[in-house]
Amino acid sequence: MGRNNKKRGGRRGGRGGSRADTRTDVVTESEMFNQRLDSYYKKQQIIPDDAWDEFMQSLRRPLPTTFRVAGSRQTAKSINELIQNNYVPSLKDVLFEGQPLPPPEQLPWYAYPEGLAWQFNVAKPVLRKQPEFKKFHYFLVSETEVGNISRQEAVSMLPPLFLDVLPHHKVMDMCAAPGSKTAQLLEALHADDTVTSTSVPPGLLIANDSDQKRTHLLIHQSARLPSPALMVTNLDASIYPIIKIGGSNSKRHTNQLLFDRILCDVPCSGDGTIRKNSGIWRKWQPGDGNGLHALQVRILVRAMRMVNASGRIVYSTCSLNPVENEAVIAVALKTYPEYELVDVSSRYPELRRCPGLTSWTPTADKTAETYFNTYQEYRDSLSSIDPVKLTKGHWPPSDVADLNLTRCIRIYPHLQDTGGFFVAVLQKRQQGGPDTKERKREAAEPSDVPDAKKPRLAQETEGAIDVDAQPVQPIVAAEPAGSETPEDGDSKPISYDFKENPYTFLSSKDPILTSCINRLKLTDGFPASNILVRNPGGDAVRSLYLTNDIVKTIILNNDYTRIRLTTAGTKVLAKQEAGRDGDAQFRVLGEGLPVVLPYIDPSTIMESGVGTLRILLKAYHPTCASFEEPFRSQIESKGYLAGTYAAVTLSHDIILPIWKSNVSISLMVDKKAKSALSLRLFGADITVAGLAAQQQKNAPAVAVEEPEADMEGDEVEEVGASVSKEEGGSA
Ligand SMILES: C[S@@+](CC[C@H](N)C(=O)[O-])C[C@H]1O[C@@H](n2cnc3c(N)ncnc32)[C@H](O)[C@@H]1O
Repeated sequence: MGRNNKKRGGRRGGRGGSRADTRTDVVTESEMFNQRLDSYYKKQQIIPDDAWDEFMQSLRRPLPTTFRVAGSRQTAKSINELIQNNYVPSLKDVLFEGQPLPPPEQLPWYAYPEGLAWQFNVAKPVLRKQPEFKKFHYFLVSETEVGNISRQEAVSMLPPLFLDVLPHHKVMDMCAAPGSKTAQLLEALHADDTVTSTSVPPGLLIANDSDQKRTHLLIHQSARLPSPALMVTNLDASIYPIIKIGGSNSKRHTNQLLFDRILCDVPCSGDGTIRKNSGIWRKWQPGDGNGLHALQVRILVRAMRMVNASGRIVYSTCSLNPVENEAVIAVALKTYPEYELVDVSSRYPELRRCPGLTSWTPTADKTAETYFNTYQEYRDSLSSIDPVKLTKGHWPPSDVADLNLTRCIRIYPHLQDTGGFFVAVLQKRQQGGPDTKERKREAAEPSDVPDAKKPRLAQETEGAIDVDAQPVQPIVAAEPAGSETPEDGDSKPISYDFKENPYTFLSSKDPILTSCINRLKLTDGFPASNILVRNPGGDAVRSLYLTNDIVKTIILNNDYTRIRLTTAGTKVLAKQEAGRDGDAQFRVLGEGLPVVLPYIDPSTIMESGVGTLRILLKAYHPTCASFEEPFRSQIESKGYLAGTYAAVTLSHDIILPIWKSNVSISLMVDKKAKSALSLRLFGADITVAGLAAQQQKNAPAVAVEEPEADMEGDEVEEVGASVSKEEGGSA
């Protein structure tokens, strides 16, 4: 690629707020060179000499747009078919300014769930101007807004795939925000969902992030797949406290919750994202990765103490730097030798990858000119006043060959036109591996476990973690002094700036809840004892949340302020003020309906034709007189509208909540969901909001509402800790 002076906007560099935060940077293509990066990675020999130029050129090319069809498996399947059968054919043989445009393609390696990941490579002006692509773009944006499509970098889809989550698994996502991988994990937990209803998985997903603002972004993202099995916590993952689960009424008999699956998608320098964060070109220096190594080790080592005997951990970064990758894995394996790297070379055969490195040479020199072959050499070079910046763990250990580091996966941009990425899969040796006494004890009696904020160290072991010798953690979310989480359940709760409302489970005999269940005609199986409220008084005032059993057990056995529990379960019912009888009534929320649907009395569901749905979409509160008989009189005792709508674009099973007042009937789903439904069913946005937008912008009838976001800027960024969609960032 020729280096012209075209400007490319750098968005963010560094995952999770590393020091290479380059949000405001704009670099010209001629500036896409960094001597330090060049010498450092040449020295590490990450790429064979004959592929170096191809690798460097690929780093300078913009990244193709990739997205994943998300949501429950059945819905995803029909949306995917829609793309495949409807949009892709219309995007073949399309010309723009005389040039042919490539249609979207499925990512060949994203085999399961089959073919749900896509990539296309057309420039923004094409999406805005070429009519077929413009229509496709509107469709993508609209489905993204309701959570059926997730804009996600191709390589970022990998870690959840390797984690192999099943609906009964207890899963922890240690560094989860903004939540693109959390969404994938949730989808796997909800593999048994149907098109219209959400299953209540027996398993659990705790999504954690140390950055409070980003935790809220995480909640917003995961609301797209409402789950009674989700908890969000806001803690430093490297000192994640023990979660207790109850065995009996007595606190003394609680056990530690051990996880089946843990994802450590750790904060990193993020140089693998250089294709979209071009500011990294200017700022990159080896200190970024060096400084993150300690925190990365601590997070992984903490995960190793929280997984059960047959459990699995996936460690990932979007960095190419061995100090953040293989070096971290090596320290962790030496700290807990009962773990091994899993050979995943036969998984996803279409995925082009390189093996992990077995040798690398760190530098403490900002200019990346001086290297030391061993830690000792480095120590000897320091004058007595120089601070020690690097640890032994930055270097490969002497027995590196025994660690099977080649089982790690390195993805380079030139292999299949993606970002750069690193993945390692770890599990305990199945037989004959050493087992530590403290692990057995940890599983059995949590209150005896050594202080979790300082994992038991094997300081005498070469390369094993030595927390005290690590450099200061550069980006741990600032916790107020003294905010350590006590291990002892009897200690007083510490809540500092944690201002969340308490979590109170209603009695299943609670009069408001009982009346709500009766009015809504929910069936006997409705899990009333798993309904919780979030307000200081613990009453059914406004919103009712549903959790599954394990989430309930965790809430009952842990101080929510100690685990900084930010949300749990999913909101299913909300109070509708000024009901028809003058008193407030609870109604099922649009987003809660899939969860409640299995408990809804079928007599309250009314089949309707597409004409009725059209009327409901076209006006906010169409009058009763707008509807034909017998619908008008039959709707009196119904609360939901159902139909299999063989519409313009796909055959679609739908059940929607409705609300009838004395004079009107309304569809109780939000504006964006209405627009997406309209676009999907009628090929146009016929909603009030859509028509208003059309009038305002004089847009073509096909896609009346000019979407606020676009697929270029719509990806929820995994990098940078501080900008969220809500804050108006270009995420
Ligand atoms: C690479 S991003 C995670 C991306 C996320 N897994 C996804 O797929 O959307 C790293 C995250 O780690 C968080 N983080 C940084 N230090 C942390 C710590 N000590 N404990 C937990 N999270 C941390 C950052 O706030 C950031 O959200």
